[in-house]
Amino acid sequence: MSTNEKRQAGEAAIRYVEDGAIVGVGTGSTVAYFIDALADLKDRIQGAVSSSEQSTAHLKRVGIPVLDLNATGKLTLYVDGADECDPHKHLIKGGGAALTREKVIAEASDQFVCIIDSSKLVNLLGKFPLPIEVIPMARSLVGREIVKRGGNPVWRDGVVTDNGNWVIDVHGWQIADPVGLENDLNQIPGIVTVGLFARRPANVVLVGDKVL
Ligand SMILES: O=C(CO)[C@H](O)[C@H](O)COP(=O)(O)O
Repeated sequence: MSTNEKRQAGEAAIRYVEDGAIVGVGTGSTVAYFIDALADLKDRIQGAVSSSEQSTAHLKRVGIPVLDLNATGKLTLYVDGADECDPHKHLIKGGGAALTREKVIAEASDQFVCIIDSSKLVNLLGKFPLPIEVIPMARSLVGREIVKRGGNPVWRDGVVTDNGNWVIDVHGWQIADPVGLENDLNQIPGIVTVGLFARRPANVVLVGDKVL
């Protein structure tokens, strides 16, 4: 993990911000560098749509207006980090438990710029345990469905998402078909969000200040 590359990526993403934009903002330590850099442009943008209470607090602290996605409609740009990124720009996200709002904003945005350090690059997704947000009553049901598919589900005990739900981290999967797995898991009742961003991958990946 390189803090320097995270900072470089967060600052490099500023190039994608256009005057007058409403910017979708993700969550995490890399995004924190982006928010700090965005603060310098705050008079040139309309505001941000935030993916978590954590990012909302940071945005407000630096004086960037936080807007409601229902009011803004479609966004031109979403900037967020990731836990893993494969050569097709498919991602694992949700290490910070913000995956649901992150996926909603990614889906609502024309361009998803993903900011990472080089430790996040992999050939095959799955070494980082796959986060899945579930409604609390479905935790055991979803766990059994994951075991049927060869995964080892571990409840992130004590973590409650911004949406009042729980997170299961799935260990032991080597994800050769991310789109297929995402579609399959999306059919299981009680799953709110799968932390695979494959149906809607990133458009641009910044590894430090390098464009992938
Ligand atoms: O998906 C996320 C939060 O839910 C983050 O983007 C991911 O965990 C990466 O975080 P960081 O930039 O701190 O390494």
